[in-house]
Amino acid sequence: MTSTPKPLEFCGRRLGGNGRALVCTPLVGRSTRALLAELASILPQSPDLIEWRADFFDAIADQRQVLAAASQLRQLAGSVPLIFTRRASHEGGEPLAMDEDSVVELYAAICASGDVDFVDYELSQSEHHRRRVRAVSQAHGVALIVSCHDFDRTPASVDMLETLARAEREGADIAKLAVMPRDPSDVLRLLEATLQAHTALQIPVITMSMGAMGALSRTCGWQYGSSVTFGVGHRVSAPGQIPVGVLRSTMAALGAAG
Ligand SMILES: O=C1C[C@@](O)(C(=O)O)C[C@@H](O)[C@@H]1O
Repeated sequence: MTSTPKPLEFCGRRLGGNGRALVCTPLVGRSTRALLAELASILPQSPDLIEWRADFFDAIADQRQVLAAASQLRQLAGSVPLIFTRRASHEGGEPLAMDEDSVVELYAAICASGDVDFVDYELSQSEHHRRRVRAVSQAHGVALIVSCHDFDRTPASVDMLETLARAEREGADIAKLAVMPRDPSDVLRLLEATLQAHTALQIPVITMSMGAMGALSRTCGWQYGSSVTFGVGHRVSAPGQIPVGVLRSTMAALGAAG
């Protein structure tokens, strides 16, 4: 058994698989201008991936503006892969005045645009919506991250493993789980569930224990098989995120320990 994180495979590319976690930096700008400025300030930190948290975008209900912003982000990001995420408010995202049918149609348009490499959609959504997102992402060669967030607690270990396994059964290319610790042993349980899922599943897993207590998992989760860690470039998108440079140097120190 090895805990080397699995690489991400998308659009004929392969990212990671070199023993460390890939570093993903979120963008949380409310306007296209703010997003582009944020991206420009983040790129010199050489993130491996960029996540556009589109639930922060004021014009998210205007498909035309979302597609125009995605196209500009794509151009500026160059070859750095982009993840498109509308995080639902019941999983810690910004509240939106949009129904889920419209959100899913936005996912269809963004997948068809060719401007993003990954989309992230929640396991908690209805089967009908999840199937549609799976179908449109597959049709356009966009990799699907199926995610689950619990901002209140760390579920039982068997349930965390089952959540990641269910994401795989339901067609995810990558399974993601973010949970909140209430005591330090919760962080250890998340890491253990990560190792079990990494071993049991075919697809890559991404996990994190959130908040200050869980920050440890963001630096060493890769040693338990988590393929990606989220680091702050400009502003955090979830509690406990660490600056990209600190993440990188901590991972390097852990990796170099002899
Ligand atoms: O799912 C995740 C993970 C995350 O919640 C974190 O805790 O780093 C940050 C989100 O932006 C991302 O979509």
